[in-house]
Amino acid sequence: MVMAAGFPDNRIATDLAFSGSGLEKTYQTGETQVHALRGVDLAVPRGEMLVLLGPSGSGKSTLLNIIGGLDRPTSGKLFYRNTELTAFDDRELTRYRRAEVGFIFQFYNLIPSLTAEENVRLVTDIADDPMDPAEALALVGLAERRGHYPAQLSGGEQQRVAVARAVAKRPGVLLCDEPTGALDSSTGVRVLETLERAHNELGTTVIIITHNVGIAAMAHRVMHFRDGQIAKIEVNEHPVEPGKISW
Ligand SMILES: Nc1ncnc2c1ncn2[C@@H]1O[C@H](COP(=O)(O)OP(=O)(O)OP(=O)(O)O)[C@@H](O)[C@H]1O
Repeated sequence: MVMAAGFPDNRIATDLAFSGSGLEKTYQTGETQVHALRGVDLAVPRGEMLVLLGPSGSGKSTLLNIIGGLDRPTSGKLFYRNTELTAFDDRELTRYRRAEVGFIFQFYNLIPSLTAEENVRLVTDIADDPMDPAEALALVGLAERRGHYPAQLSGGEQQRVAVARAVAKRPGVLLCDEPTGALDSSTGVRVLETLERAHNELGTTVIIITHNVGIAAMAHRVMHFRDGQIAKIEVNEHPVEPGKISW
């Protein structure tokens, strides 16, 4: 059984999306060493909505990248469900990423020469059990805009296409690094609503990095990072709907 500080109840390890212990990440650049993670233990229940908060440079993106199989820790162990990610070779890590992880970044990274639907189809064409791209776009409220190119869509709409692209393969986990960082409050709320909808309808575990304390209100739990460590974990007994958040 894996337990960790702040773990909300007594669910057993098989109900965990992620469990990690002693995660450290050291970047060596020339003579300089940066300790981005300094011994992180974590347990993330399946289906949780988790927010990571903390000052710039505190290690949030480093952890998210390790969770998403984009990077490896210098030491420590990380499990996805019952499988040890830190024992994977590069091919296994790529397979894990393709099958299980949807990424959403601050900038939408859509391909400008493809329509919204074609952008989503890029992912569904190589997924095992994908949604129809039109269904994924309907989930984010953009069914009618599926033939539009990114330049014909607002920033918030483009981010919703990015959410559709991320959820269309029915990933086990959605990892979001500043998903509303480039958006104003009301547009950002619509993006958060689409994330919550994907979370509710697909049961996806969602981890969101943000600098925006207001967004933490929609999470089940909030992990506060400081100097490469989890400084504090808050449990939200009553997460609020994104529509009630503003900044
Ligand atoms: N590839 C890299 N090479 C060297 N140092 C790095 C690298 N990536 C991150 N770092 C350093 O590791 C530390 C943690 O960075 P990280 O991006 O995880 O922080 P963060 O909390 O996500 O910050 P932000 O909120 O600004 O995105 C920082 O000091 C950063 O400069």
